[in-house]
Amino acid sequence: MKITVLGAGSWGATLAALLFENGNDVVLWEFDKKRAENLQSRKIKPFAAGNDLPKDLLVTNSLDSFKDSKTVLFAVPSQYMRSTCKYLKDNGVSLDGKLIISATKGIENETLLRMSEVINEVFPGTYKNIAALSGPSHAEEVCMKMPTAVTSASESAEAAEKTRKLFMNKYFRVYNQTDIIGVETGAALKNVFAIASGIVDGLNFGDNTKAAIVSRGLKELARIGVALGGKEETFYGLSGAGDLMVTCFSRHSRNRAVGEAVGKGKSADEAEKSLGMVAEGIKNAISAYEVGKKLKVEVPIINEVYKVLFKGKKALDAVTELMTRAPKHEQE
Ligand SMILES: NC(=O)c1ccc[n+]([C@@H]2O[C@H](COP(=O)([O-])OP(=O)(O)OC[C@H]3O[C@@H](n4cnc5c(N)ncnc54)[C@H](O)[C@@H]3O)[C@@H](O)[C@H]2O)c1
Ligand SMILES: O=P(O)(O)OC[C@H](O)CO
Repeated sequence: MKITVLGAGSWGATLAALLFENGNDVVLWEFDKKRAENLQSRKIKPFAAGNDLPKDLLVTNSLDSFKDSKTVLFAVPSQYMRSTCKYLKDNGVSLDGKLIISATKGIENETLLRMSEVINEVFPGTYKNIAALSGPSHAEEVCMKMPTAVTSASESAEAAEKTRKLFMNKYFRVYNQTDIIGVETGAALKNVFAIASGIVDGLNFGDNTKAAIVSRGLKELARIGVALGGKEETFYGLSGAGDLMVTCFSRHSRNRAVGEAVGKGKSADEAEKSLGMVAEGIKNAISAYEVGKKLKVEVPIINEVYKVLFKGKKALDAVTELMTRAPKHEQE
């Protein structure tokens, strides 16, 4: 099967290598020509773990591979999903009849659309062919072939199943399901709670505080997800609770790291610049805050993260605010 993977960052490169090793003909497309050349000549490595791409995996900035690719995998950061789709369309690429997989985690600012909805807006009529691949999966561990389980979700059970078959191997276990709304919403929102969890680390609070963020964060995530049309059970699975846990606790998480820097007093901007990689939770905190407001859903942690990142609120004041809210029943 010929597959084009868009985005040669950590995740795109990791998934391209996995698909290649699963026996597919894979082309890895990178928007930055210089980076594409350096990756193709193997001058630079895409993985934090220090291993290299398979020898015969082609990295390119050209769109030639699209014509005969039956599958297209998006692994670009969410803020570039629309511009990447438009670039493809403007250059005559059609996604008609192709299996489209999105491994990108995010909700677009302003439109508040999920990634599959953004793809479908630029390429109308493709929604049924889109599957979201998501779950607790840090590139640093997948590229070292550490056992990992994720989920493949599409409105079309056939697209979810085709996606599962492409990726599944002895270290990458893929479940499938049809709740793409729940899976994409969980993927985007967990990053905001990972920032909150990092803030807890930056403030030198302990495991109790972090567990409170994870469990009350899961509640907020499920409230928004259900209001958007997702199924509650999805939020307690791999793409919800699973990804929330890994991102809030992992030493690899960029979102947690950004939160830690903010907890130590850096601004969101400074924290992101010093990271040098994408932390989706920063931009997604805006979307999460706006979605909560629009749907009139109670999301106190999201609201406080938003205020700390964008309104100059002190991290410690945000924690105090959360702890001293009016008492309430846990299940409300
Ligand atoms: N890294 C992980 O462990 C991991 C795991 C699961 C999901 N994801 C998701 O995958 C997506 C990509 O993350 P990543 O870790 O690969 O990011 P990254 O920071 O490693 O790479 C960013 C990529 O974006 C590209 N890029 C920069 N500007 C661009 C533009 N204007 N247009 C198109 N591409 C541009 C860069 O060239 C690079 O290829 C995110 O949504 C992330 O949440 C990442
Ligand atoms: O490193 P993070 O925080 O972007 O998280 C990466 C993945 O989403 C973990 O599943």
